Amino acid sequence: MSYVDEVIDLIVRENPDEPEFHQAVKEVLESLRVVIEANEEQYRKDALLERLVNPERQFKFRVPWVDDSGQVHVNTGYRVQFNGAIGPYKGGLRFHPSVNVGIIKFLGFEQIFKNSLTGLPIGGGKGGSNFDPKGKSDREIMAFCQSFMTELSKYIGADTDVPAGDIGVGGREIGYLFGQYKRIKGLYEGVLTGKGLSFGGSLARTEATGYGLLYFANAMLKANDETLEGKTAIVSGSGNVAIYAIEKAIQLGAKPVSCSDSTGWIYDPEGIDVELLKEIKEVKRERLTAYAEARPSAEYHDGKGVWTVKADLAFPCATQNELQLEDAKALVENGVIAVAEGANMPTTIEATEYLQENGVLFAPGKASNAGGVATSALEMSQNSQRLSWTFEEVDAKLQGIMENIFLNVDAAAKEYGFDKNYVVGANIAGFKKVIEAMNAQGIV
Ligand SMILES: NC(=O)C1=CN([C@@H]2O[C@H](COP(=O)(O)OP(=O)(O)OC[C@H]3O[C@@H](n4cnc5c(N)ncnc54)[C@H](OP(=O)(O)O)[C@@H]3O)[C@@H](O)[C@H]2O)C=CC1
Ligand SMILES: O=C(O)CCC(=O)C(=O)O
Repeated sequence: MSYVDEVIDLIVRENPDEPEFHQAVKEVLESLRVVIEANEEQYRKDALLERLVNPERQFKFRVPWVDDSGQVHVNTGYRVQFNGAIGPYKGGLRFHPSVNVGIIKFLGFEQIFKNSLTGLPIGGGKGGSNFDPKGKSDREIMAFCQSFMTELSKYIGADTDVPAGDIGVGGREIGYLFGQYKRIKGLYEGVLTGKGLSFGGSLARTEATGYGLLYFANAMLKANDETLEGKTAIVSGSGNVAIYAIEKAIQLGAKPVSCSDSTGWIYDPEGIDVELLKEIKEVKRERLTAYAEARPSAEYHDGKGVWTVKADLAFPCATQNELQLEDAKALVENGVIAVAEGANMPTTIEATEYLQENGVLFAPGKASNAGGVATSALEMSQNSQRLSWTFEEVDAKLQGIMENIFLNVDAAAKEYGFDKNYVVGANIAGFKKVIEAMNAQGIV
């Protein structure tokens, strides 16, 4: 049996209830076969892949908190410090009822390669809780965040592990988490990114993942003699990533016509009104039905359905495995030319393969959504320097980083004979830097 197959088997056997983690490991190792097979003897001897797929350490902890009626609740918190070969662990915190250790491990594993691709010194980690922020008052969110950080603060620090936001964790949560860290540790340091601008946050971090996605898509389209100009785009999600993907798509001349949340979706043939969407989602924290009520050109539909809308481009920006084989078939049928992932692993392996086999340009999230974490690393730099850069400076650096990621991914794909396969290119380019650092640091 090949080394790759052995390690995939091992991961499935040793972590039986973690399907998302299996999927992430399979996707990466399968596409690294060509590199691994060329070095199989040495990698086996060094147990390189076993070290790569096993987190350096992981924490699981109890998070008790009191709701507004005085009722005590207990949630579970996690932090997985996956790989610190190229820098302090870096990756977001997800608060969503679906969170379990397998989901945090898949996200932490993806983060290793994504962070490597940014070219910045950050290792891979991820954390979160099965806490559901929906419908909670600000006081309840604060109570939960303070309890979560009381435990998490034992394991993180500006030079060891620097969490940030992800699903269910935005500026409000990061503020409460930061306040509690400072109170417990007595340290005013860049221990979290995505902070508010009045306490060490970076301009453009809020916009960074969505903007970065469009910078990457633009570079990918240009390299294939295409452009964003005049293209219709379908976007899923209506959170941080989706909103700023829509905003940048409009700025670059495309017309996004959809967005979604966990209960339904919007089709707006006139193009999404991004200021209205921000008001509804970021300020009022309402459902998408409010968008359709305020916008005569928009249709609201219950359930899932954005991938059935005819468009040139598709940007999945909600959650894992939201774009499945039947969705990929609908996209191809409707003549989509490119899919770029804003979310982490939103496209199943079968759907990705179908899209690629049918000539659709496909940008994998670990490359195309790396702008968020890259800008987090820029926030860390500003915190260390005790400086704040302007929006234009950060945005220009973000654009440069995303274009550079595209060039590296494209070059790696070409070098190994997989021209235009950006999945293989991203995995190889991300992997090479991590293993070089791991090898240089001995057996650890
Ligand atoms: N924030 C960041 O900087 C980065 C985020 N990502 C990834 O991007 C994706 C979106 O994150 P972000 O925008 O920050 O999160 P938000 O919490 O801001 O928004 C998430 C969006 O996805 C929807 N959603 C979440 N879970 C589901 C589900 N199970 N089914 C359908 N819709 C769902 C939400 O709908 P509802 O409100 O109804 O729950 C919401 O519209 C995630 O995969 C995240 O890991 C990747 C890189 C960086
Ligand atoms: O900004 C960060 O540190 C993490 C962003 C994130 O969670 C991600 O890239 O998926």
